[in-house]
Parts: sequence; C-alpha cells; structure tokens
Amino acid sequence: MTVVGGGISGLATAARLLADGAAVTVVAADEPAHTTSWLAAAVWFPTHAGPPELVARWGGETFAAFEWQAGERVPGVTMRESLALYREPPGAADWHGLVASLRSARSDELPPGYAHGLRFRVPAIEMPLYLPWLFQHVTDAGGRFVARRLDTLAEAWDVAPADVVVHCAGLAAGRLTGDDSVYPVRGQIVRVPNPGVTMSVRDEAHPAGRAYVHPRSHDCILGGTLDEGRWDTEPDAATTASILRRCADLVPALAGARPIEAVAGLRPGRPTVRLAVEQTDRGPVVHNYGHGGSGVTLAWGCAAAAAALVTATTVPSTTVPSTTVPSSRRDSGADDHGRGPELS
Ligand SMILES: Cc1cc2nc3c(=O)[nH]c(=O)nc-3n(C[C@H](O)[C@H](O)[C@H](O)COP(=O)(O)OP(=O)(O)OC[C@H]3O[C@@H](n4cnc5c(N)ncnc54)[C@H](O)[C@@H]3O)c2cc1C
Repeated sequence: MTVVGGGISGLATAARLLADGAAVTVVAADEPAHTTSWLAAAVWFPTHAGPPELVARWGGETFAAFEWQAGERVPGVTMRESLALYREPPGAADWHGLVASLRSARSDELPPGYAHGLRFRVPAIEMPLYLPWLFQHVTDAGGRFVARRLDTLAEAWDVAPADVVVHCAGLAAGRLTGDDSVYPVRGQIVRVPNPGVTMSVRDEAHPAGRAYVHPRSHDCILGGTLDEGRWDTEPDAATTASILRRCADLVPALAGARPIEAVAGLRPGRPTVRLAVEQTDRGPVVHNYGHGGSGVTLAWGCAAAAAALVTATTVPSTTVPSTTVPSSRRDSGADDHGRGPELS
C-alpha cells in the first residue's frame, strides 16, 4: 500500500493500515513541520467540512480515538475544558450530540459583554508534539517513508509497488487529481506566550471576525480567519492586530499580549470530503482529502473509512466494481453522495 501525504490525514491513514496488517510506504513532499497539519490550532470542532451526516460520524469516531489517546498519555493529546460564547441564545448544532459533557455556561463563567455560553470538554492536539509522535508510531509499526514531490498520482506506483494508492495530499489534491472543487481556506493565527490560560474559548460570531483562544503547554494560539479562495500565506499585520484585540475580549488576561509569531496556513477546502475509490490505469486510488477546517477533527474516522475502502478494493466480492475502466474517473464511496455502501 502506498499513502501519498504525510500530514494528519496521511499519517493517521498509514497508522490504521499498518494496524490492519498492511505493508505501507508513505510518500510525502514535505517534512511534517511544513504541512498545514503542523500549524493547525487542532481542537476537535467540526468547521468548514461536509457532508454533515458523515462529518458527524467521522467526528464522533475521532473524538473517541483522541479521548482514548489522551488517557494513554500520547504526546500532545489532551481533553480540554472549553467555552463557546454567544450574544444570542445558541441554537442546536450537529456537533452538540457528539459531546457528552455539553452544558450551558453559568453567568459567572462568562467574560464581560457575553450573555450566553456553552461549556464542554473536547480533544485538543498540540501538533508539534503529536505529529512527530505519529510519524514515529508509523515508523515503529513498519511504515517506510519516501520524501518525494509527485507530479501525478500515477508516479506513486513508480516509487513502490502497490495494490492500492491512498491519496491524502490535502490542498495539493486539487492539482494532483484535476479536482477543481478543491480550494484554499486561508487561516491566519497568532502565537502568544500563555499567561496561565487553561480553557479553550471561542466566539465564532465576534463582530470583528471569528475569534478563538486555544492554550497549549507553552503558548496560546489566537485565531483566526477563514479566507476562502486566498492562496497567500504571508501574515497580514492589520489582521494580527485585530486577532489580538478580539481575543482579549474573550480572555481579558490576554490584553497587551506580545506575539511570538503570526502565521497563515491553507486549509484544504472542498464542498465535501472526498473519501472514495477511483479506478485508474495504474490501479485503484482511495482518496481521502478535502477536510477543510476539520482535518484533525475527522482524522481517525476518515482513516478508518479509507482503510475500509482499501479492504473493499483488495478483497473480492465487495460493493466496489471489479472492472477497471481505462482512464476513468469513476468513484465508488461516500464522495458527494452521503453515506457510501461500504460505510453503512
Ligand atoms: C490556522 C488553521 C487552524 C486550524 N485549526 C484546526 C482545528 O482546530 N481543528 C481541525 O480539525 N482542523 C484545523 N485546521 C485544518 C487542518 O489543519 C487541516 O484540515 C488538516 O491539516 C489537513 O490535513 P491533511 O493531512 O489532509 O493535509 P496537509 O497537512 O496539508 O498534508 C498534506 C500532505 O501531502 C503532501 N503532499 C502534497 N503535495 C504532494 C505531492 N505532490 N507529492 C507528494 N506529497 C505531497 C504534503 O507534503 C503533506 O505531507 C486548521 C487549519 C489552519 C490553517
């Protein structure tokens, strides 16, 4: 099996395939530290990803996986007390049903200016600790890494023989597959020293723009933007100043915080996650990309679904068509159709 991509999607999928007993080669163009996954705030919270019913399913499975990993003290994985702030009473959201700890915040738990809040406990992942651990976990399980930037997915078969190629190239998937529904969702964040904040706080509807404060062991990530269609990754000074101001509304202890750095990354936007089999001239490809702002939130659920598709393509008498259509773009799976047969 060859997995293209070494961000959270590729590494989680590789780990899952290895656990199923497959021999796995991971081909990745970039070091983990140079992926979008590395700079993610990486709090479990479904954002900018679809379709809703599968996001709920994959998100629920990923929540459980991270909760278990937190209990096992996997580096970088914690269950984080969280507060979502609202000016109006919040309506129901799909993710509410997945979080058993959800309750209304008491008025003494709200910062000035806020009338409503929700309290809950969700996984928060410190990616500069977690990705190296996951990389090592894959290596220890027998995974082989090849550093290479592919021009086409077909080149994956030249790197290593493979029954199936699993495609987890994030935003680059658009170019690699000619999928023009993939688009960047730029996110700018600011890293500041942690003045002792322990709770994750967010206001998705702050009048000055989306705002969140996610504490980590040595810093806080303050965010953030969701700039659809923007490809530039140069942080913008005015945006940095605005993020600092609005995050101080959420957590007054951050007033006057001095940035360590501001960075911008590109989320792999797509109307829906593409988790599907495509038959190509070189062999079957299982796609696992297009996770938008939820690549961490969905990682382990999508990895399990991708592994199920791999099994379905390699084990006879499955729902996957057995004939290969030359040069076809025929998909079978969950992509754009809600729940695929292999996931039911
Ligand atoms: C500011 C910000 C905050 C975020 N916060 C959260 C959050 O709180 N929660 C959450 O769930 N998500 C969050 N996200 C989204 C999350 O980061 C992404 O959904 C996730 O990282 C996507 O992971 P991926 O593995 O699919 O892609 P990537 O991390 O981009 O990895 C892609 C991999 O493919 C490889 N690759 C690319 N092209 C090629 C090629 N041609 N040949 C070979 N290899 C190739 C790359 O080298 C890399 O290894 C955030 C994103 C940003 C930018």
